[in-house]
Parts: sequence; C-alpha cells; structure tokens
Amino acid sequence: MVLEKAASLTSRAYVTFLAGDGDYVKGVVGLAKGLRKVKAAYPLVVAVLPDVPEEHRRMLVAQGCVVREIEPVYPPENQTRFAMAYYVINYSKLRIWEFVEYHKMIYLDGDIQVYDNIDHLFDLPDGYFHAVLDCFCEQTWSHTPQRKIGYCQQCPDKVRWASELGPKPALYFNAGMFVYEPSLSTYDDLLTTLKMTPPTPFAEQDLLNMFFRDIYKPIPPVYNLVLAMLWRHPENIELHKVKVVHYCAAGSKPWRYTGKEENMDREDIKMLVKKWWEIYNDESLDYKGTNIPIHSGGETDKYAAALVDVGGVNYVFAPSAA
Ligand SMILES: O=c1ccn([C@@H]2O[C@H](COP(=O)(O)OP(=O)(O)O[C@H]3O[C@H](CO)[C@H](O)[C@H](O)[C@H]3O)[C@@H](O)[C@H]2O)c(=O)[nH]1
Ligand SMILES: O[C@H]1[C@H](O)[C@@H](O)[C@H](O)[C@@H](O)[C@H]1O
Ligand SMILES: [Mn+2]
Repeated sequence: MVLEKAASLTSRAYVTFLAGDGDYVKGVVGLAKGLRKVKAAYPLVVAVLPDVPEEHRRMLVAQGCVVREIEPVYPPENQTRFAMAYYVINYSKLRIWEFVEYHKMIYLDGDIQVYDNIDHLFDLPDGYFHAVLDCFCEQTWSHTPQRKIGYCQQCPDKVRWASELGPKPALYFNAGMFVYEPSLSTYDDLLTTLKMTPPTPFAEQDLLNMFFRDIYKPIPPVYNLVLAMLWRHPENIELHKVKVVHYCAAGSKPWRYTGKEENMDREDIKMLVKKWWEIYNDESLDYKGTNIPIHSGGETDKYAAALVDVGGVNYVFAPSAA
C-alpha cells in the first residue's frame, strides 16, 4: 500500500482529449508519433468521450496510447455564443483532473505537435498552473474589449489598457497546453465553479483562467506556439527554437489544410504543416510494442517493474509514448 502510494506520487503522463467520430483522431495519432519521435519518457493518455468510435480507439491503442473513456461535462444552460460552436464539448476536458493515478500531467490539444522533448516541464514546481500566454489579436477575440481597443498582453505597451474599461485584465493563458496536477478536490471545485458560472465564448479556457488566476505561472511561448503569433507578434518568436506548435489558427489544422484561408499561404505556415505531415506519415514512428491498455507512467513503470519482481504489488504496464 505504501509502495503503491509512493509509485503514484511520482507518476507522470501526457494527456490529450478526443471527442466525436471526425478527423481529430488524426491529430492525436500525429501527436502520439511526435512524442515518440522526441523520445518522450512518459505515455500519452487519451481522454475519449463515449462518442469516439471503437475503430478510432483501436487506432490509438495501436499507436501506444492509453485510452481512457470519460463522461461528458456540460455547462449550465445559457444563451452564450461560443467563439466556435463546438467549444461546448471542451468542458469535458475538466475530467482530466480525475486522473489521480498520475501525480503530474501535461495536457496537449489534439491539434498540437511536439517538435522537441519537453519532459523537463514535469519538473516545474508543484502547486502552480503552468501555461503559455495567449494572444488577443485574432478575429475569435472580437467579442472582447481587449480586441476592440487593440490591447494584447503580448505587447502591452503598444496599445495601453484603457482604465475607463476597468482594471487591467489578469494574465490569460491558452488552454491548449498546460502542466497541472490531477486532484479530486480540485476537480470537485472546478465543477462547483462551473455550475455557478455562466458559460463564456472561450468555454473551459475562460473557466480555467478564472479558476487558476492566483497560481498561474506563464511559461515561454516556445511551449505552445499559437500560430497567430507568427503574424501578430513576430518579434516575440524565434521559430527555430519553438518546441510545441499549436495549429489553432483558422484554417491551420494540418489534416484539413487547403492553404486558402487568410494567412495560410505564408511560407512559415506551409513549412509547419509539411513538418506535421512528415511525422504523421513516418511509418518508422509507428508504435511497435505490445499493448496492455492499463495505465502507469514513465519512471514509475521502471519502479513498478522492480516491485513486481519482488512480488506483492499487482501492476500492469502501459506502453510509454517513447
Ligand atoms: O470535434 C472535435 C473538436 C475538438 N476536439 C478536441 O478538443 C481540442 C480543442 O479544440 P481545438 O483544438 O479545435 O480548439 P482551439 O485550439 O481552437 O481552442 C482553444 O480554446 C478552446 C476553448 O474551448 C480549448 O480551450 C482548446 O483547448 C484551446 O486550444 C482539440 O484539439 C481536440 O483535442 C475533438 O477531439 N474533436
Ligand atoms: O482558444 C483560442 C483559439 O485557439 C483561437 O484560435 C485563438 O485565436 C485564441 O487566441 C485562443 O485563445
Ligand atoms: Mn487546439
């Protein structure tokens, strides 16, 4: 029992979220292969909603992912217009706080690719919420006073915050990537807060920003390049140093890319889309282990393996994403 607890305290995993029977599964397959390419030491857990078809789950397990079904989480009834209608399903992401068999996790959207190893982020201090600052300049922000006056936290001195609008907004992160610690009490608090809070255009991203405001610590933009940064704030980005790319700009999802939407004909975008496809199509990155779809993680696997040798602890191993 004590040993089990010790193991669970050190376990780590990447986690992503998958909903529906559409093409986001391609994003998750690409992500699993990308993590393997950079030799990530920890597995990729995929939190799937019940509407993800069996065939897609099998594809993910075949790619070495740990598939975990989650129940949907719905926001309270409200007339809000989400920035994208489908953002409503993203509240279900909150379920990842229930994955308490892991001590620490790195959440990555399915439209993210990892081009460099980021395992070191698991060593960031506990007790905080680490994520990258968002940019307020795209059309999706048109409902906000920030966008109306042209204020962006990426260049807070270019257009200063207008005090007539009230206090300066708190730092705001993009919720496509973050480092967090699962916790049942945090999960309960998140759900209680959700029930009391009318939904807003960026759905759970707004909720998480409000909820973790006091413990939020920004990490550098190389850990979640929101593509619009390339044309909105090029002075803040050194593209060759970027480790994690988030294909979130309108028209940029690699598996749907046509190049026709605004900004999508840029050379840097074409290069990033090509890089994504190279990983997705690289058969040498396909998972080659044996799948036992029950989870554990990284260093803990090795530790647990030792425990099994001595006997006494009934562990089953999951493949690492690496
Ligand atoms: O049909 C879908 C739609 C979304 N997703 C999952 O949900 C994630 C979020 O959707 P997008 O990546 O399309 O959303 P954006 O990057 O445009 O949105 C940002 O704002 C959202 C507000 O809800 C979330 O916080 C999201 O994580 C954050 O990156 C996807 O990556 C994917 O993992 C699916 O599985 N199927
Ligand atoms: O979640 C949203 C989304 O990813 C948008 O595409 C982007 O413009 C925003 O900055 C972000 O907050
Ligand atoms: Mn995304």
